[in-house]
Amino acid sequence: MSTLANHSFAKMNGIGNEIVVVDLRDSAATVTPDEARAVASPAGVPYDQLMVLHPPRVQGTSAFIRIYNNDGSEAAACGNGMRCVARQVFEETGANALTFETRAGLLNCWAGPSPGLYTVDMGMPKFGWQDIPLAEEFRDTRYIELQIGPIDAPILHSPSVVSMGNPHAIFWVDDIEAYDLERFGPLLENHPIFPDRANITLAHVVDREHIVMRTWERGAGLTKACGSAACATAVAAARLKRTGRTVHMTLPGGELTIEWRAQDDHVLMTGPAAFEFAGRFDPALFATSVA
Ligand SMILES: N[C@@H](CCC[C@H](N)C(=O)O)C(=O)O
Repeated sequence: MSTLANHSFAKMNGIGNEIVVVDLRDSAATVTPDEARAVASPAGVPYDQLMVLHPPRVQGTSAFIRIYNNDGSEAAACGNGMRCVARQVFEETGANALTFETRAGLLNCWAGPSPGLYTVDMGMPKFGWQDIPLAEEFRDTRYIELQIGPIDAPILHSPSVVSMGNPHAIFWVDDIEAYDLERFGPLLENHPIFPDRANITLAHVVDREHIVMRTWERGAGLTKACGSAACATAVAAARLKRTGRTVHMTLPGGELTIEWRAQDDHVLMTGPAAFEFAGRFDPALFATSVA
Protein backbone atom coordinates (compact mmCIF):
# COMPACT_ATOMS: atom_id res chain seq x y z
CA MET A 1 0.00 0.00 0.00
CA SER A 2 1.38 3.42 -0.96
CA THR A 3 2.19 5.87 1.85
CA LEU A 4 0.18 8.42 -0.11
CA ALA A 5 -3.04 6.35 -0.19
CA ASN A 6 -5.63 8.33 1.81
CA HIS A 7 -2.90 10.80 2.81
CA SER A 8 -3.92 14.45 3.08
CA PHE A 9 -2.64 17.10 0.68
CA ALA A 10 -3.08 20.81 0.02
CA LYS A 11 -3.59 22.06 -3.54
CA MET A 12 -2.02 25.50 -3.86
CA ASN A 13 -0.52 27.71 -6.52
CA GLY A 14 2.23 30.30 -6.72
CA ILE A 15 1.04 32.82 -9.35
CA GLY A 16 -0.49 29.94 -11.30
CA ASN A 17 2.38 27.47 -10.86
CA GLU A 18 0.33 24.42 -9.82
CA ILE A 19 1.62 23.07 -6.52
CA VAL A 20 0.60 20.12 -4.33
CA VAL A 21 1.97 20.08 -0.77
CA VAL A 22 2.19 16.81 1.18
CA ASP A 23 3.41 16.63 4.77
CA LEU A 24 5.32 13.40 5.54
CA ARG A 25 7.10 14.81 8.60
CA ASP A 26 5.63 12.07 10.77
CA SER A 27 6.88 9.29 8.50
CA ALA A 28 10.13 7.77 7.26
CA ALA A 29 8.54 7.11 3.85
CA THR A 30 9.56 8.81 0.61
CA VAL A 31 7.59 9.32 -2.59
CA THR A 32 8.66 7.21 -5.58
CA PRO A 33 8.72 8.62 -9.14
CA ASP A 34 5.78 6.32 -9.97
CA GLU A 35 3.75 7.72 -7.07
CA ALA A 36 4.62 11.30 -8.09
CA ARG A 37 3.41 10.59 -11.64
CA ALA A 38 0.24 8.91 -10.31
CA VAL A 39 -0.63 12.02 -8.26
CA ALA A 40 -0.12 14.17 -11.39
CA SER A 41 -2.44 12.03 -13.53
CA PRO A 42 -5.80 13.48 -14.65
CA ALA A 43 -7.59 11.27 -12.09
CA GLY A 44 -5.32 12.59 -9.35
CA VAL A 45 -4.42 16.19 -8.50
CA PRO A 46 -2.62 17.50 -11.60
CA TYR A 47 0.32 19.69 -10.64
CA ASP A 48 3.52 21.21 -11.94
CA GLN A 49 5.44 20.44 -8.72
CA LEU A 50 4.79 18.21 -5.73
CA MET A 51 6.42 19.54 -2.55
CA VAL A 52 6.94 16.81 0.05
CA LEU A 53 7.87 17.74 3.62
CA HIS A 54 10.12 15.23 5.43
CA PRO A 55 11.44 15.30 9.00
CA PRO A 56 14.15 17.94 9.44
CA ARG A 57 17.71 16.68 8.99
CA VAL A 58 19.45 19.88 10.12
CA GLN A 59 18.99 21.57 13.48
CA GLY A 60 17.07 24.82 13.21
CA THR A 61 15.18 23.82 10.07
CA SER A 62 11.46 22.98 9.95
CA ALA A 63 11.55 20.26 7.29
CA PHE A 64 13.60 18.69 4.53
CA ILE A 65 11.69 19.31 1.31
CA ARG A 66 11.81 17.02 -1.71
CA ILE A 67 10.47 18.50 -4.94
CA TYR A 68 9.01 16.41 -7.78
CA ASN A 69 8.15 17.54 -11.29
CA ASN A 70 5.02 16.03 -12.80
CA ASP A 71 7.12 13.64 -14.92
CA GLY A 72 8.36 12.06 -11.66
CA SER A 73 11.85 13.63 -11.83
CA GLU A 74 13.26 15.45 -8.80
CA ALA A 75 14.31 19.09 -8.73
CA ALA A 76 16.52 20.77 -6.14
CA ALA A 77 14.75 24.14 -6.31
CA CYS A 78 11.21 25.44 -6.75
CA GLY A 79 10.63 29.06 -5.82
CA ASN A 80 6.85 29.16 -6.18
CA GLY A 81 6.50 25.87 -4.32
CA MET A 82 8.62 27.18 -1.45
CA ARG A 83 6.29 30.15 -0.96
CA CYS A 84 3.36 27.69 -0.80
CA VAL A 85 5.16 25.51 1.76
CA ALA A 86 6.08 28.58 3.80
CA ARG A 87 2.48 29.79 3.85
CA GLN A 88 1.20 26.38 4.96
CA VAL A 89 3.71 26.00 7.79
CA PHE A 90 3.35 29.63 8.90
CA GLU A 91 -0.43 29.19 9.17
CA GLU A 92 -0.05 25.90 11.04
CA THR A 93 2.56 27.17 13.54
CA GLY A 94 1.91 30.90 13.79
CA ALA A 95 5.53 31.53 12.80
CA ASN A 96 6.35 34.26 10.32
CA ALA A 97 9.89 33.22 9.46
CA LEU A 98 11.31 29.70 9.09
CA THR A 99 14.20 27.84 7.48
CA PHE A 100 13.73 24.79 5.28
CA GLU A 101 16.27 22.42 3.78
CA THR A 102 16.11 21.47 0.10
CA ARG A 103 18.61 19.68 -2.11
CA ALA A 104 19.74 23.19 -3.13
CA GLY A 105 20.61 24.02 0.51
CA LEU A 106 18.99 25.88 3.41
CA LEU A 107 16.34 28.42 2.42
CA ASN A 108 15.09 31.15 4.74
CA CYS A 109 11.46 32.12 4.15
CA TRP A 110 9.47 34.90 5.76
CA ALA A 111 6.05 36.51 5.55
CA GLY A 112 5.91 39.97 3.98
CA PRO A 113 6.85 42.62 3.12
CA SER A 114 3.06 43.16 3.05
CA PRO A 115 0.11 40.88 3.91
CA GLY A 116 -0.34 37.97 1.49
CA LEU A 117 3.25 38.13 0.25
CA TYR A 118 6.01 35.66 1.08
CA THR A 119 9.74 36.05 0.53
CA VAL A 120 12.17 33.20 -0.07
CA ASP A 121 15.92 33.64 0.10
CA MET A 122 16.84 31.41 -2.85
CA GLY A 123 20.55 31.54 -2.05
CA MET A 124 23.40 32.45 -4.38
CA PRO A 125 23.21 31.86 -8.13
CA LYS A 126 26.02 29.90 -9.75
CA PHE A 127 27.51 30.76 -13.13
CA GLY A 128 30.30 28.21 -13.62
CA TRP A 129 29.72 25.88 -16.58
CA GLN A 130 30.26 22.82 -14.37
CA ASP A 131 27.77 24.12 -11.77
CA ILE A 132 24.89 24.66 -14.18
CA PRO A 133 25.89 22.04 -15.53
CA LEU A 134 26.92 22.31 -19.20
CA ALA A 135 28.44 19.44 -21.15
CA GLU A 136 31.42 21.50 -22.30
CA GLU A 137 33.48 24.42 -21.05
CA PHE A 138 32.16 27.95 -21.51
CA ARG A 139 34.27 30.58 -19.77
CA ASP A 140 31.58 33.25 -20.01
CA THR A 141 28.07 32.03 -19.28
CA ARG A 142 26.46 35.46 -19.76
CA TYR A 143 25.92 34.23 -23.34
CA ILE A 144 26.70 30.74 -24.59
CA GLU A 145 26.90 29.46 -28.12
CA LEU A 146 23.65 27.60 -28.62
CA GLN A 147 21.05 28.09 -31.29
CA ILE A 148 18.10 26.47 -32.93
CA GLY A 149 16.94 26.98 -36.49
CA PRO A 150 19.00 27.63 -39.63
CA ILE A 151 22.68 28.29 -38.93
CA ASP A 152 22.64 31.64 -40.75
CA ALA A 153 19.20 32.73 -39.44
CA PRO A 154 18.74 31.15 -36.00
CA ILE A 155 15.29 31.31 -34.42
CA LEU A 156 16.63 31.44 -30.86
CA HIS A 157 20.27 31.84 -29.94
CA SER A 158 22.93 32.84 -27.38
CA PRO A 159 21.14 32.20 -24.07
CA SER A 160 22.45 33.22 -20.68
CA VAL A 161 22.78 30.25 -18.34
CA VAL A 162 22.47 30.23 -14.55
CA SER A 163 22.03 27.68 -11.77
CA MET A 164 19.60 28.58 -9.01
CA GLY A 165 20.15 25.09 -7.60
CA ASN A 166 18.53 23.96 -10.84
CA PRO A 167 19.63 24.67 -14.43
CA HIS A 168 18.23 27.61 -16.40
CA ALA A 169 18.78 28.95 -19.92
CA ILE A 170 17.38 32.39 -20.76
CA PHE A 171 16.88 33.50 -24.37
CA TRP A 172 16.58 37.28 -24.76
CA VAL A 173 13.85 38.23 -27.24
CA ASP A 174 11.77 41.26 -28.24
CA ASP A 175 8.42 39.47 -27.99
CA ILE A 176 8.03 36.46 -25.68
CA GLU A 177 4.79 35.44 -27.43
CA ALA A 178 6.36 35.31 -30.90
CA TYR A 179 7.91 31.85 -30.41
CA ASP A 180 6.35 28.40 -30.22
CA LEU A 181 7.76 27.52 -26.80
CA GLU A 182 5.73 24.32 -26.69
CA ARG A 183 7.69 23.17 -29.76
CA PHE A 184 11.15 24.57 -28.97
CA GLY A 185 10.98 24.00 -25.20
CA PRO A 186 11.41 20.21 -25.26
CA LEU A 187 14.18 20.43 -27.89
CA LEU A 188 16.15 22.89 -25.76
CA GLU A 189 15.34 21.22 -22.42
CA ASN A 190 16.87 18.01 -23.77
CA HIS A 191 19.73 19.55 -25.77
CA PRO A 192 23.01 17.63 -25.28
CA ILE A 193 24.68 20.80 -23.94
CA PHE A 194 22.52 20.31 -20.78
CA PRO A 195 23.46 16.94 -19.26
CA ASP A 196 20.80 17.37 -16.51
CA ARG A 197 18.31 18.99 -18.93
CA ALA A 198 17.32 22.63 -18.31
CA ASN A 199 14.46 25.02 -17.71
CA ILE A 200 14.04 27.21 -20.80
CA THR A 201 12.91 30.83 -20.53
CA LEU A 202 12.07 33.51 -23.08
CA ALA A 203 12.60 36.94 -21.58
CA HIS A 204 12.15 40.51 -22.72
CA VAL A 205 13.75 43.38 -20.81
CA VAL A 206 11.15 46.15 -20.78
CA ASP A 207 13.34 48.61 -18.85
CA ARG A 208 15.96 48.55 -16.11
CA GLU A 209 13.35 47.54 -13.52
CA HIS A 210 10.96 45.32 -15.45
CA ILE A 211 11.22 42.01 -17.34
CA VAL A 212 8.45 39.91 -18.93
CA MET A 213 9.10 36.20 -19.31
CA ARG A 214 7.65 32.75 -19.81
CA THR A 215 9.16 29.36 -19.16
CA TRP A 216 9.18 25.82 -20.44
CA GLU A 217 9.96 23.89 -17.28
CA ARG A 218 12.21 20.87 -17.16
CA GLY A 219 10.05 17.89 -16.23
CA ALA A 220 6.79 19.84 -16.23
CA GLY A 221 6.38 21.64 -19.58
CA LEU A 222 4.80 25.06 -20.09
CA THR A 223 3.77 26.57 -16.77
CA LYS A 224 2.14 29.83 -15.79
CA ALA A 225 5.11 30.69 -13.60
CA CYS A 226 8.54 29.44 -12.58
CA GLY A 227 10.01 31.21 -9.57
CA SER A 228 13.56 29.93 -9.91
CA ALA A 229 13.47 30.94 -13.61
CA ALA A 230 12.41 34.46 -12.55
CA CYS A 231 15.41 34.54 -10.17
CA ALA A 232 17.77 33.21 -12.86
CA THR A 233 16.46 35.70 -15.42
CA ALA A 234 16.75 38.69 -13.08
CA VAL A 235 20.31 37.75 -12.17
CA ALA A 236 21.28 37.12 -15.80
CA ALA A 237 19.88 40.51 -16.85
CA ALA A 238 21.76 42.29 -14.04
CA ARG A 239 24.99 40.49 -15.03
CA LEU A 240 24.54 41.84 -18.54
CA LYS A 241 24.01 45.33 -17.03
CA ARG A 242 20.62 45.49 -18.69
CA THR A 243 18.79 45.99 -15.36
CA GLY A 244 19.54 46.94 -11.78
CA ARG A 245 19.60 44.35 -9.00
CA THR A 246 15.92 44.70 -8.07
CA VAL A 247 13.49 43.83 -10.83
CA HIS A 248 9.77 43.49 -11.22
CA MET A 249 9.01 40.29 -13.16
CA THR A 250 5.82 39.70 -15.16
CA LEU A 251 5.02 36.02 -15.76
CA PRO A 252 1.90 34.60 -17.44
CA GLY A 253 0.37 33.83 -14.01
CA GLY A 254 1.31 37.00 -12.14
CA GLU A 255 4.04 39.19 -10.73
CA LEU A 256 7.17 38.61 -8.66
CA THR A 257 9.79 40.93 -7.26
CA ILE A 258 13.36 39.68 -7.41
CA GLU A 259 16.20 41.32 -5.53
CA TRP A 260 19.78 40.16 -6.09
CA ARG A 261 21.08 41.44 -2.77
CA ALA A 262 24.36 43.32 -3.11
CA GLN A 263 25.67 42.52 0.37
CA ASP A 264 25.84 38.74 -0.06
CA ASP A 265 24.69 37.96 -3.63
CA HIS A 266 21.65 36.04 -2.33
CA VAL A 267 18.53 36.19 -4.49
CA LEU A 268 15.29 37.15 -2.71
CA MET A 269 12.04 36.24 -4.41
CA THR A 270 8.78 37.84 -3.22
CA GLY A 271 5.25 36.98 -4.31
CA PRO A 272 1.92 35.51 -3.22
CA ALA A 273 0.97 31.90 -2.45
CA ALA A 274 -2.65 30.83 -2.92
CA PHE A 275 -4.45 28.01 -1.11
CA GLU A 276 -7.07 26.30 -3.33
CA PHE A 277 -8.37 23.22 -1.47
CA ALA A 278 -7.38 20.33 0.77
CA GLY A 279 -8.12 16.67 0.18
CA ARG A 280 -7.01 13.05 0.56
CA PHE A 281 -5.44 10.96 -2.18
CA ASP A 282 -7.65 8.23 -3.63
CA PRO A 283 -5.87 4.88 -2.96
CA ALA A 284 -6.94 3.71 -6.46
CA LEU A 285 -4.40 6.17 -7.90
CA PHE A 286 -1.55 4.06 -6.60
CA ALA A 287 -2.97 0.62 -7.44
CA THR A 288 -0.51 0.13 -10.29
CA SER A 289 2.30 2.42 -9.13
CA VAL A 290 3.37 0.36 -6.09
CA ALA A 291 4.33 -3.31 -6.16
N1 LIG B 1 8.29 25.87 -10.80
C1 LIG B 1 9.51 25.89 -10.11
C2 LIG B 1 10.67 25.16 -10.70
C3 LIG B 1 10.50 23.66 -10.51
C4 LIG B 1 11.66 22.81 -10.88
C5 LIG B 1 12.04 22.79 -12.34
N2 LIG B 1 11.02 22.33 -13.22
C6 LIG B 1 13.28 21.94 -12.46
O1 LIG B 1 13.19 20.72 -12.75
O2 LIG B 1 14.37 22.47 -12.26
C7 LIG B 1 9.87 27.24 -9.53
O3 LIG B 1 8.92 27.96 -9.19
O4 LIG B 1 11.04 27.50 -9.32
